[in-house]
This record gives sequence, structure tokens and C-alpha cells, in this order.
Amino acid sequence: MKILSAQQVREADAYTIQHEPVSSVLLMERAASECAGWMVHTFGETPPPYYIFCGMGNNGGDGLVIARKLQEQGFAVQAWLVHTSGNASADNAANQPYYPELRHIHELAEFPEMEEPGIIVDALFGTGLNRPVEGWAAGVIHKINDQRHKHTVVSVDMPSGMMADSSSVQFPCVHARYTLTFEFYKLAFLLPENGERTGQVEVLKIGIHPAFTAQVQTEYHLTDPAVIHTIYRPRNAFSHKGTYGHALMIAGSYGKMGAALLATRACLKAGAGLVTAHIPRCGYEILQTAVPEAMCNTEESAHYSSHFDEPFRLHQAPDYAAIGIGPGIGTENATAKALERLLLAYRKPMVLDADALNIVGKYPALLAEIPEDSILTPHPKEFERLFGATGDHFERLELLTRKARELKLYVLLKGKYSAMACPDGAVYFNPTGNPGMATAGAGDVLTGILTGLLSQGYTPKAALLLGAWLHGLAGDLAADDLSEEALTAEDIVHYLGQAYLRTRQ
Ligand SMILES: NC(=O)C1=CN([C@@H]2O[C@H](COP(=O)(O)OP(=O)(O)OC[C@H]3O[C@@H](n4cnc5c(N)ncnc54)[C@H](OP(=O)(O)O)[C@@H]3O)[C@@H](O)[C@H]2O)[C@@H](O)CC1
Ligand SMILES: Nc1ncnc2c1ncn2[C@@H]1O[C@H](COP(=O)(O)OP(=O)(O)O)[C@@H](O)[C@H]1O
Ligand SMILES: [K+]
Repeated sequence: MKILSAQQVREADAYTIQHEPVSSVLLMERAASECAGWMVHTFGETPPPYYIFCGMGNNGGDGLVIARKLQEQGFAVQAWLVHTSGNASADNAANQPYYPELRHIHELAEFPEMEEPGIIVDALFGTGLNRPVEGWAAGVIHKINDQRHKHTVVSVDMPSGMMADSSSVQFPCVHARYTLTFEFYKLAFLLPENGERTGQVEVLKIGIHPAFTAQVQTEYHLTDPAVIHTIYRPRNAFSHKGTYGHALMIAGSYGKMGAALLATRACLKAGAGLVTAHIPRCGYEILQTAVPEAMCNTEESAHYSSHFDEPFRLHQAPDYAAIGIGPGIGTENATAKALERLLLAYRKPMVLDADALNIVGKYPALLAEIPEDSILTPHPKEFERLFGATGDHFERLELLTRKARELKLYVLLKGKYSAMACPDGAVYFNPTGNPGMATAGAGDVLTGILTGLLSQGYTPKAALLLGAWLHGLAGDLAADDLSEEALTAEDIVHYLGQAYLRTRQ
């Protein structure tokens, strides 16, 4: 699904009006009908009163139509026009006469008492917001926020005060329980700094012309089932384990063998034909017992350090279809040297995570040695160690995109809506996953899955998008059965099969 800027949303609007064709006031009617329909469906036939706050632009126009629609259906509605600008937009003005009970707010003192708990509909500002909200209009936003525990706040299109394409974290903004957005996700909704403000996002289709959506160019995308279907490849009936590659998982150290187990299991479960775990000797019995399907090679040190010292092993490195390195390996000097030797010996795309990234953060010259098209999977702290701190999450996204392009690497920045930046400048956000996955080892599982997919011959981009999707979906299916709280990384591995079954459908 494409993510459009506020400007592109306006163009989508204009294109639909011209080519469907449909009048702008009718498009507003459609958008508002979808909102009113959603509210009736969600809050039921006997809801508490609706308190609707409308701005002077088209977002306010939506609010006016929502007020009329709900009132026509017999619901208790009170609506206010908040006079933050001199003139109303044309479609806003056109709708005012059709809601005669409209009240007016010209200053903060006129903000109403709303005794009975109800549903506040925030239709003050949408994608037309072009500067921070200040003065008494900001006061209106604060008043709504002060009451958000008493009333349910539903924002129309965007929480008022939020900018679609730039940071507004320092500005006054409505904190919504639900955001009913039209047709497209807005970039702002996908960044953690706005998580508390958007609440649950519902995308309502309002009939934007499909020809516009098909041709519009954007670097931002949300992965969805349609994209995943084009990536997933069913197995060939005549295939054998050689078809799915031999993966090498370099993970674990004394006290952190769990990371190696999780990554190795996930790599097998993701479908690699053969998996060798490279671990310190101290983990041999543990790994061979816990993951009997995997082969194991060991070294005497308690950390990854000497693997490719041996010439015959160095020679073998390119034979692996994919290599994943990092979970639990530590950041000893000897480990850093071993990583450098590996990067010189293996020139195909690989997966670097956790301590492999921390080592690269410590020795930035290594960044240039990472094979082109490799996948890096930092969490926010690791990202900061690698590329430095940023002021806000839009700046961080910009840095992520720039680094992926400059270094010719895929970089997945973990979190809700993990952001996956590609060397060609595109960024994909992954929608699957839940807070239950904020648990030790969940990232090690992702490393295993990505390595397992690379091993099967998926391109790095395909492995990245499909891997992040499967990882989050397995977490969602596990949480459905087990709860978010009780979810552990092992459960994600366990539910990977269910995630594949869903993806195949
Ligand atoms: N595209 C679609 O698919 C469809 C879109 N639709 C709807 O249209 C919405 C976009 O409407 P929009 O363009 O009229 O802008 P909107 O958000 O109402 O705000 C503009 C008003 O606010 C003002 N203003 C701006 N910043 C300000 C500030 N900081 N402080 C104070 N004032 C400020 C600005 O006036 P200014 O002072 O700049 O002259 C203007 O009066 C969109 O979100 C969706 O709800 C649907 O109806 C149909 C399908
Ligand atoms: N709130 C959340 N919503 C969706 N996914 C999440 C959430 N919290 C964590 N995750 C996912 O779980 C994984 C956690 O990885 P990481 O922090 O590296 O864990 P660890 O280092 O313990 O293995 C990431 O893939 C991340 O995207
Ligand atoms: K709004």
C-alpha cells in the first residue's frame, strides 16, 4: 500500500474530482458517510452523545456532514464550529446551512462543558495543517486532551495538530483513541513519536480514483498481503534440501547460547535446507540437544574469534548460501577481528544483527566492508550506535534512508512498523507484530528467519519484506492464543508454521 504525502493526497482528491468525475462536496459527503457508518458500527445504536468540533477547512466540513448524518439517524449530537480562521472553505460553508443547530466558538472561554461522558469527534484540522496550532486554537486542543479520559476521542483523517509529513512532536496535538483516516496511511502514523496520539488507525475507503493510486510515485510503502503474495514462492514438488541452501548461523557465547538456539531454530523453521550453527565449544551439547536438525561447528574460545583463521574454513565460506551473524556473539576484540575476516571472505549478501552491529558501530570502517545488499537489523539503540542520534523520528527515518542508499545495504529499523530502507531509496513499513514481541530474543528469531529465506534463494529485498511479515504474523498468531504478556521468542518460532499457512492462502 502506498503512503502518500499531504500534497499527494490533495492531488488524489483533485484527480478523483476531475476524472470520476465527482463534485468535491460529494466526495466530502462520501468521506463523512464512511466515518458516520464506522461510528454507528463501533459505538452501536444507543451510543452516548456525540460532541463534534469542526474547523474552518474541509476537515471541519467532514465534521459538519458527520453531525448531520448522525443527527438524521436519531443520535444525540452537538456540533461546534471553531473559528480559527476568518473564512470557511467553500465545501465547509456549503454544508453549514444543512446543520442549523451549529454552535460557534470564537474564543477559548466558549469551549463547552460536556457533562455527560460521550464521543468527541475531532474535525478541527486534517491534511491541510500548514503550521503549528497556536493561541486559543491550541487551547481547544488542550481542552479536548484534558477530557480524553472522560470521553472517547475520534479524530477525522488526522489527529488535529499533527503534520502528515514532518515532525509535530513538540506541537499541540489531539490525542485520539481512534483515527479514521481516508484511503491512505499518513507517514506520521507509522513513526513511534506519534504512537500515543493516533490511537487505533482505521483506513476508510472513500473511492479515490484507482488510476491515480496506480501511477503515483512514492518512496514510502506499507507492506500488505498483496505485496507478500507476489513475493512468496511455493515449493517445487521435485525440490530437495540442496534446493533450499546451506545456511550458516554465527551466534552465541558463554552465557548467551539461547540466542544461538533461537536464531538456528528460526532459520530451520523458515525453510533453509541445511543449517550449521557456528558456536563456542561450551554450547555444543546444548545446541545439539536442543536443535538436533542443525549441524554444529565449534571453536575453543568462549566467543566467536577463530573461525576463519583456518585456511580450509576460509576457503569454504563462499559455499554457504547465506550467513547470519550477531545474536549473542559479544563484542570482544577477537570477535571484531573474526567479523572482519568473515566480511573479507564472504562477499554475498548476509544478515548482520545485534553484536555484529555493535562491533560495526565501534569500528565504523567495517561498514564499507559489508557485502552489498546485505541486511542489517538494528533496534533503535543499535541504530544510534551505528549511525548517530537524531532529533526526532522523521530525521531518523531520513538518516535511515540515506544510509541504506549510500552503503547499498538493506537496513531494518526495528519497532512497531519496523522501517525497512532499501538501497534504491524505497522504504517499506511492516504492519504485523505486537507489543508481546518486546521480549528477549525476538530479534534473534528475526535474524534466523531472514537468513533462512536468503538461503532458499529469495533476493535480499524479498527475504526482508517476507521475513519481517512472517515474524510479526507469527507473533500475532501466538499472542492470539497465549496473550501478549506470556509471549516468548520461542513462541514466535513455534507459530512460524501457522504464519506460512496464512501467507499461502
Ligand atoms: N483528500 C481527500 O481525500 C479528502 C479530504 N477531505 C478532507 O479535507 C481535509 C483537508 O482539508 P483542507 O485542505 O481544507 O485542510 P484542513 O485540514 O481542513 O485545514 C485547513 C484549514 O486550517 C487552516 N489552518 C491550517 N493550519 C492552521 C493552524 N496551524 N492554525 C490555524 N489554522 C490553520 C487553514 O487556513 P489558513 O489559515 O491557512 O488560511 C484552513 O482553513 C482532509 O484532512 C479531509 O478531512 C474530505 O472531505 C474529502 C476527501
Ligand atoms: N510493539 C511492537 N510491535 C511490533 N513488533 C515489535 C514490538 N516490539 C518489538 N517488536 C519486534 O520484536 C523484535 C525485537 O527485536 P530486538 O529488540 O532485537 O530483541 P532481542 O535483542 O531481545 O532479540 C523486532 O523485530 C521488533 O520489530
Ligand atoms: K482532525
